[in-house]
Formats: sequence, structure tokens, C-alpha cells
Amino acid sequence: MLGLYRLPLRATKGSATTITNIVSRLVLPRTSFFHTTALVQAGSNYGRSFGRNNDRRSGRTGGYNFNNTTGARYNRHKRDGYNNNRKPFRKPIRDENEIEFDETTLAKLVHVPKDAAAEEVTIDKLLEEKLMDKMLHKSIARMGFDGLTPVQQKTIKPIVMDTENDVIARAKTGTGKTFAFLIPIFQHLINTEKDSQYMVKAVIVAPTRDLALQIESEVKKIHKNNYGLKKFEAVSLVGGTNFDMSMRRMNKLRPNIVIATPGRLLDVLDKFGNKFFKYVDFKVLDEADRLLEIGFKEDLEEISNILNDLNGKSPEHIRTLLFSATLDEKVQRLSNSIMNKTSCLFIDTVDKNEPEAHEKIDQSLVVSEKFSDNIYATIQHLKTAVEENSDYKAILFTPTVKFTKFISHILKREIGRELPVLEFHGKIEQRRRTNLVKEFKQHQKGVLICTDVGARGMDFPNVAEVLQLGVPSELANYIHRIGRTARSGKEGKSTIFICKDELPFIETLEERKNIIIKNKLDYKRNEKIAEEFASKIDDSYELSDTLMSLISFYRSVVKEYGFNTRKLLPQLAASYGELLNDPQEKMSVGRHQLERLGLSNNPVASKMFNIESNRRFNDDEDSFDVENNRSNRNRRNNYNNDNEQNSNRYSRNNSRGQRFNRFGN
Ligand SMILES: Nc1ncnc2c1ncn2[C@@H]1O[C@H](COP(=O)(O)OP(=O)(O)OP(=O)(O)O)[C@@H](O)[C@H]1O
Repeated sequence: MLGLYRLPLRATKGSATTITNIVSRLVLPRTSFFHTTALVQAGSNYGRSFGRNNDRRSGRTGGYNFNNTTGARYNRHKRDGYNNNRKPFRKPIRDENEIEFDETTLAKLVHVPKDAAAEEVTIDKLLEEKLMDKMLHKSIARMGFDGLTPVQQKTIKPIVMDTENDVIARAKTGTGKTFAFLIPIFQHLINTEKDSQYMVKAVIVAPTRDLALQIESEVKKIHKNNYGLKKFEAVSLVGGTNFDMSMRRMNKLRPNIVIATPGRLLDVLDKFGNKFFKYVDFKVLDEADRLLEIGFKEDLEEISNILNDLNGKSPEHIRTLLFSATLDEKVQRLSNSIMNKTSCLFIDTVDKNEPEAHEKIDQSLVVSEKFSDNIYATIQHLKTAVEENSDYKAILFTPTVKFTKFISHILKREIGRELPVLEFHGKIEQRRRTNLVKEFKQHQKGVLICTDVGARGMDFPNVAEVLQLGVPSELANYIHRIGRTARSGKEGKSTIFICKDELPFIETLEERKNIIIKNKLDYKRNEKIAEEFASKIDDSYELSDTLMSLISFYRSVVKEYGFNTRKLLPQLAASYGELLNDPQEKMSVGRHQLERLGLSNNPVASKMFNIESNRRFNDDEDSFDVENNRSNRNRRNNYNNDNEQNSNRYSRNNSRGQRFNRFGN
């Protein structure tokens, strides 16, 4: 049916070119006027004030009670005498690069800016200088890279040579950060081969299970290219896998490297810390900004404290390496509590006023009048792309698990005959999830539809385009989502589909991340498409559930993106009638559901819904699918989060919800 779609996109390309000199938010004051002007010039009708919250910096936490975020486990360790070295909050000050630092962090931070004239570092030179062992040299050489990437060139030496620095490294998506920390770790293992041979010497933490497993595969690549290195074993410890089996592997292999998600790592440290983790030399935080957000941060502090306390050499012995494509002022401030060394190198491969998004991504923005139109626009875009290119490979991000399921269901019917359409989110059982990742990595073509669980770090080769239907769960994830394309020196495209009430997100992106999306298009609804779409919706309950999950998600990011609740939430609710091609039709909700949404006393609610006092609904509320995070547990505690630490609790919630669950997993 969607073959009949004609995408009425009115191009306003180059509309933002008048904004050439936008400098970082950290240097200039907010310039919403700029943006407004540019949009009006572009002939769009979405350039107006959006009634935003002025205090956007406090946005993410605003409205939620984080007082409870130090969970029971953390307190228990404090009572047990673990060294709680959390630093008191200090007023941030600015360094010469206008990035804010905590005073203590600033005092020990050595900024290593991007230097275009820096001498090239190669693996041959490292070998000559005896900074890379010949076994490791052979393994990397066999991978056939043209050379080391800038971040690898800048980090390997200081990590190998220096014993007294922590390191923070920022480099764009897809530029080889994984090897930038794995190579020096392997070199360190070679250098210290005879010491504490059967102990974990490097702990690598990642925010998602899939990323941890991917890092483990990268370690195996190093092994595979030189079997001599296989003696430096690695084991992954991630949620959703069998704990006992993991421990059997730990006992059998006695790994020097552990790659873990925070929850499972804490469980293992609790039970077997003494046995394996007394001689850790390095801890690495991949996607460090994510791991240091409220929620994860408490877990990371706890991990850091336990590792320090266990350490047989000294409580300050462990060096910390933080890596990410998005490291803003927040990270330097937050990292202080988990860093041990008196000096920290901040190795930057991104210029201070340069956007963190990869420059090889051709970014587009499609704006619809209504949220429902976004769906048509996205589907049509995909259909056209598949028609034009039978080897099309793309990732489509959506905000919630239910929306991912809903869109996958539609797309499987629409384009599933032409290419594989895969659904990927945290509600999928881990074994299946791991296989999905493997499959999509191998596919030459296909579309992966996923939540933000796939936004960070995942390396799927040859993704030509990233699509976003709706906004990401956090601002930085825009950069990470689009970074799934244009990896390893290649080029790529990205398109975000949003409705005009979501435009404050784009404004926030410009102001806080200095990202200007140059290609701007308007989407105009086509009635015929709407009619056909409606005829294909066979379960209005499913649609209603999906939209409720979206309303719930958008409520959680209102402050961060400066959305206007009174406009955006009714807009989302109205999608129900629009998608059924009966605009007067409203979703029916029970009071209980309204309470869960926090809308029970909101006058807007009566305009959005048919409120039925006795009605019961699917209790299996959606997760927004951002993993293992205490902030999500607290922030969204009414919803069934995908959470490895509390899997029992959540599975109980799940079974309670089964009665109403019309989807199944
Ligand atoms: N020196 C190199 N030259 C070319 N490709 C490389 C090099 N080093 C690593 N790669 C490849 O680049 C791809 C991206 O690497 P990696 O996943 O480490 O990127 P990243 O910077 O961590 O990205 P993200 O920010 O998304 O996590 C991988 O396929 C990796 O094998």
C-alpha cells in the first residue's frame, strides 16, 4: 500500500547556511533568535518560540527525585568500611578552552588539544621505540588497517609509557576508540606478564551488554591475529547470561581482562572480588559520559571503591581511562570521584568549537505538521530507499520498545520481502539479542529497527543511513545514533523525522552541541496514504499502548529538550485518531493509567483521552530501553525497565502484566 506513497518533501536545503559562525554554547550565550530567523528564512512555519524551560541545564534531573539514587548496595559498602572517596560538589570554573571543570579536576587536568601538525604515530614506530611488542605489532598489522587512527596515535603512547596519569579521551564515533584502549592494555599485559599472571589486570565497563560483548569480540580479533596473545584471556560479565556459567569461565580461563556491564560486575565483585580482582591495574569506562550519568554513576563509584579497597598494591594504584565521542563539561566534573591519580591527561581529537558529530555524515531533518505524519514520512523514505538500492543497509531508531515493535511489524510487511527487517531492543532475550547483532553485522543489506540500546558503540559495518523516528533518550545520543554510519573512514547519511512540536529538540542540539542540520525538508501529509495506513492497523489496542509508551517517554524528556507539554502531549495523543483515519477518535484510558503517566490532575488529559474510571489496561508498561541505569529505575519506576540488576523484580512485574499483554515478546 505504501508503494502508492508520494513523499511530498519540499526541500529547503541550505536553509541554515546563514548560520556560519555558531560557536559553542559554552562561549556564546543562548541564541534562539538565530535559529528562529534561519527557520523563517527557510520558508518553514516552524520558526517560533517554543516556550521552553529556561533552566535547561538542570533539565534531565528536573522533576525527578534522585535522592534515592544511592541504592542499598552502595550504602552497604559504606557501612562495611569500603573507602567512599566521593568528592564534595564544588562550584565549576572554566579553563582556557571554556570547558567547565570542577576545581579539583582542573588542578590535575592536562589538556592535550587536537594538533594538526602532530607527528604521525605508526605501529612500526611504536615497535622501533619498544613501545609495542612484536607479537602485538604482528596482530595489528594483520588486521590490514592503513594506519592508526588519530585517537589511537594519541592515546597508545601515553597509556603505555606513563604510570601516573589517568586518561580521558574524546574522539568521534567510529574512529577506533576500542583499539585505542585495547592496544595499550595488551602491551601492559605483555610488559607485566610474569606478575599476578592469573589475575584480572584490566576491567572494561560498558553501558550495554551488546557493547560489552562487542568489545570481547575485538579482544578475540587481537587473539586471532596472533595466537601468542591468547594467553591474555578475556571474559565478559553481562546481565541476561548465566551467572554460574560466567563464573566457571572465570575459574577456568583466569582472565587478565574482564569486560562487563555495571550490574553484573557488582554482583561478581560482591561474591568473588577477592579471588580475581586484587591486582587490577586499569579500569576503562567506554561511553564514559553515559556511565557517569546519574544512575550509573553510583554503580561506577561503587565499582571504583571496591576495586580500590581490594587492590593489593595500594588503594590509589588503579589507572582510569575514560573514552567517548561525547565528553562535555559534565564528565570531567563527575569523573573526579572515580579517578585515583593526581594527574589526568585529557586527550582531545576534536577541536574545541567543532561539533562532536562525525563530519562525514550528511545530516537531514524532515519536519511534519503532526506526529502521525512522521510515521508515514519514515516508511515512505524507507520504501523509496529500498526501491532505489536493493543493497540498502540502514538503522532506524525509535524512542520506546513498543514503538519499535509497532514500526517493525509494519515495516516487515512493507519491505520485508525485499530485505531483512530486524527488531532490536532490551526486551528481547539476551541470546536472541546477541544473535541479532551478529546477523546484522554480517548482512550486506537490511534494516535494523531499535531503541537507544543500539545507539552507543555498536559497530555494524557498511550502514549507509541512520534514520530517527522521534527524539533520542538523551541529547548526546543524537550524535551516537547517527554515528552508527560513517564509520572507519566511510561516509554516511542520517535523517531525523520529527513533528513541529518536537523542534525545540533541534534548537537544543544547536545550542548545546553546536550541531546544525543543513538539509531541512517539510513533509506534507497525503490523505491517500493515511487512508491506506489506517486500513492496515488491525489492533487499535496495540496502537493505543504504543502511543501511551510514547507519551510516557516524551514526558521524561520534556525538560531536557524544552518541549511544551501542553502542545506535544495532545499532539501525540491525537495520533491515535489520525492513524486510524478518524481524527475525532480518542484513546480510552483508565484513571490508574493516567496516574501512572502523572497526568491525573492535568486538565489537558480530558482533551487527550476518553477517561474511563473502571477500565484496566496492559500493566506491562513500556521501558524506554536504556539499560542498567539506576536513574531510569527511579525516574521511571512505574515502568518495566530493562534492568539486569533487578531482573527478578521485573520479571514479577512482567508476569503481572501478562494478563493484559497483547504483544508478547
Ligand atoms: N586503525 C584503524 N583503521 C581503520 N579502521 C579501524 C582502525 N582501528 C579500528 N578500526 C575499525 O573501525 C571501526 C570502528 O571502531 P570502534 O568501534 O572502536 O569505534 P569507536 O570510536 O569506538 O566508535 P563509537 O564512538 O561509536 O563507540 C571498527 O570496525 C574497527 O575495527
